[in-house]
Amino acid sequence: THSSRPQRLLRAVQKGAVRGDARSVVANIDRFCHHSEWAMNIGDEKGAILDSVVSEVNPALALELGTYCGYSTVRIARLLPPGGRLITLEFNPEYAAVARQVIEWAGLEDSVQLVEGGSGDWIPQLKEHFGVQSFDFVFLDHWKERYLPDIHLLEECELLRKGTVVLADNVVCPGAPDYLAYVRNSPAYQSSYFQSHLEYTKAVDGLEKSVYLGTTDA
Ligand SMILES: Nc1ncnc2c1ncn2CCOCCNC(=O)c1cc(-c2ccc(F)cc2)cc(O)c1O
Ligand SMILES: [Mg+2]
Repeated sequence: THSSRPQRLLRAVQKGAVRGDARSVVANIDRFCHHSEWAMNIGDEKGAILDSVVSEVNPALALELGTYCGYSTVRIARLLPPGGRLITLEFNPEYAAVARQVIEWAGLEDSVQLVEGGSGDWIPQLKEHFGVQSFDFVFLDHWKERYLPDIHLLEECELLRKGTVVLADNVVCPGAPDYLAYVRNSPAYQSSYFQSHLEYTKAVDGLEKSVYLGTTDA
């Protein structure tokens, strides 16, 4: 039986990266995707923007929607402050299985909780399941048409607080036009765009950073 691309990516990590060294896990995935096979990780160029936003927020509690192979999970988790936690949701069981092993190879399993399931089903359960009050940082990198319904869901479940930073990948390619229109026009968000390129290519893409300002009602 032939392996899948996520399985080949995992093997590249296990062959090339030093166990417990998150930086070398990230570097080996980027090498694999630049030289062997493209994969939909945020990548090194947009990854540097992700790093700078995460470092600025310094989140005690972070949420990621769309784990895939765990590349951005590792980038975020390695920057968390002591005691900081990242909850990451992945819909696809095969991706989740690979991501668990990538996160373990990086030695970050103690600060990451990977949940298998759809964002729509799981967001309403995060408070009771994980004792979550609200998130300091949210990274959107799952189905692009889920960005808008899921940010509304996060608001309704009161999982955002004044100052929560929401960072969205791929707002140009593949694109999330309805989400962009919402965060850029809503008085509840202060939004800014970081132009970059689609991972491992020259195509234009970008990240949208939106700070939640809270609701106007009392
Ligand atoms: N917990 C959850 N709840 C719901 N749904 C969930 C979920 N967890 C996962 N999913 C399902 C979707 O997961 C993957 C989403 N990511 C992408 O599709 C993606 C695609 C490209 C891309 C592809 C081809 C091109 F030509 C150009 C660009 C680039 C990227 O950077 C991408 O991130
Ligand atoms: Mg992406």
